Parts: sequence; C-alpha cells; structure tokens
Amino acid sequence: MRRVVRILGVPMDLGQGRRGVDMGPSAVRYAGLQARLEGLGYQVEDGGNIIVPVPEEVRAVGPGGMRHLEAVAEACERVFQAVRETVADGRFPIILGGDHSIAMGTIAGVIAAAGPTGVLWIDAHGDFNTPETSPSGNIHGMPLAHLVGRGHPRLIQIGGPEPKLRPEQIVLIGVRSLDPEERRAMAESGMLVFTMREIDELGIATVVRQALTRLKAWPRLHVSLDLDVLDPQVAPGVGTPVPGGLTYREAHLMMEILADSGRVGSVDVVEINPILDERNRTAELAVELLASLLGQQIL
Ligand SMILES: NC(=[NH2+])NCCC[C@H](N)C(=O)O
Ligand SMILES: [Mn+2]
Ligand SMILES: [Mn+2]
Repeated sequence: MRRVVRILGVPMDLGQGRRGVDMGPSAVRYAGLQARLEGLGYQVEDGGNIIVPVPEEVRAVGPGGMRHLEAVAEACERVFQAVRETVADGRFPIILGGDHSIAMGTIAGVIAAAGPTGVLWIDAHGDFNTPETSPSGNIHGMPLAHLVGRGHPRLIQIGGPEPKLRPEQIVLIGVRSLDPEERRAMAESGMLVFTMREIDELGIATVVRQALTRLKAWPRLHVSLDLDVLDPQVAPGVGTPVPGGLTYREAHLMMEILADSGRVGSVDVVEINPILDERNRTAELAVELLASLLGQQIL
C-alpha cells in the first residue's frame, strides 16, 4: 500500500521578531518537495496553507509582554484542527512553518488523532521559556514549555485543557543556546537533552539510537525539526542562527536512522527565513532532509 503524505503550510511569523519566516512554506514548495516525495513513491497531497494574520493587522503585545499572544493562539488552534484531521485520515503530515510556535498546534493535533506520541525536538534552542523567563517575549521560544503544561493558560489549552506531553516522552537534540532560567527549568524537567557536546563526544548515530531507545514506550514518533539546529554555514536562512551546529552529513545521518526506525508518523519543518537565505539553499536542504526522513537511500 502506498503511503499518502499531506503537506500543510503555516505562514506564521507572529512568534518572533524578524520578518520572513512566513515565506517558509513557499520556499520549501518552490524547492520541489512534492516532486521529490513522489519520486520516492509516495502519493502527495498539498492541503494548502493555514490562515495566519500578518503582524500589521493584529495587536502587537499581549499580557506579560508576549508578542501577538491571541493571534498565535488562534492560528495554532487552526493548525491543531488541520493536523488532527490529516492524521485521522491516515495521512502522514508534513507541516511547513513558519516559526516554531506552530508546534503547539501540530503536536496537539497528532496526539488528539493518534494518541500518545514520542517527540524528537531537534533544535539549537530549548524553546522551554515561559512568559516569566523569556528575555524576548517571543512565543517561538516557548512552545515546548506550553506543551508540558507550563506557561500561559491560553497556550497550554490549545487543542484541549490537558498538558499534551510528559517530559519523559520528549528528547531534544542539538541544543546549544539556552537562556539562564530556561536552562534551570530544563535541567529539572526530566526531559532527555543531547547538547552539541554529547553529539561531538558520542557521534550523532549513537545519540539518535539512544533517543529512540529512550522513547521505546512510544511506537509512534513526531519529529519537530528547527532548521537552526544546522550550522549557519549550511543553513543560513534562519531567524535565530547559533554557531556550532550540525553538519550536513550529521543531519542526514540523523534523518536516515530515524527513517530506519519506521516509527516517525509526522514532522514539522520550521524557522526557515527566505529573506535571510542564499538562493533558497536552506529550503533546498529542508527538502533533502525530508526525503531522507521519508526513506530516501543512496543505494
Ligand atoms: N524556535 C526558535 N528559533 N527559538 C529561539 C528562541 C530564542 C530565545 N531563547 C528566546 O526565547 O527568545
Ligand atoms: Mn525552535
Ligand atoms: Mn531554534
């Protein structure tokens, strides 16, 4: 039976301060995602974009200094509905961001349709700030905290009142930039975190295999891939670049090992900023990585 993939775009740039991530879905489509996946034998549907207001039409700062709180929450509710429907239809969703705040909707949607799911959060950042600890007020630095039930109720309640994840069902990979209080909360949280140091010492293959073992109680996995996990030299088109990231080869090997596990049922690709990119190469890299995650092999 051929698996069916559904692409959903979320042109969201309300969760952070720099313009341009709203163009991520266009850039990845333009880089040939659909044709590439069809070449791998998938049937591919494009579900179009979820409606997200532009910053000019919404209130800038919400309670607690949170940037565009209400508009982000409403857009994430729409993402939640679309992803839940996609998974309930038996489709494999690929959600193209947009900034990382969209993961509050995507992960809630996957879990509502498929039940408990392990999460691999692949990111230079922890995205574990709350409104109280955030230095920026940018909601894209807060989605993981809200998914475990910490933070502003409006965001915790996206897709239903209960917290969506327990810390034990989350593994972070590639972390190298944490704010001071975020760091403390993360250390106490019970989430497994592989920083760049662990990747350097153990190698990415061992790290990914340990992550899969840690999540063995969850046969179904969601990958939330923030392109800023890659080194800015290979992925310059991101809004919050941090030096010292994954190489091209490490990122591919990670995707290949995840593909081999046969457990990945959904993926977000976020934080691509075409305005800051060089001739769309970060979007092209995203297409390559998605192909590897969906089973592309060299031989
Ligand atoms: N998804 C991201 N790129 N997040 C970056 C977050 C940066 C910083 N920690 C903040 O809270 O503002
Ligand atoms: Mn992120
Ligand atoms: Mn990041």
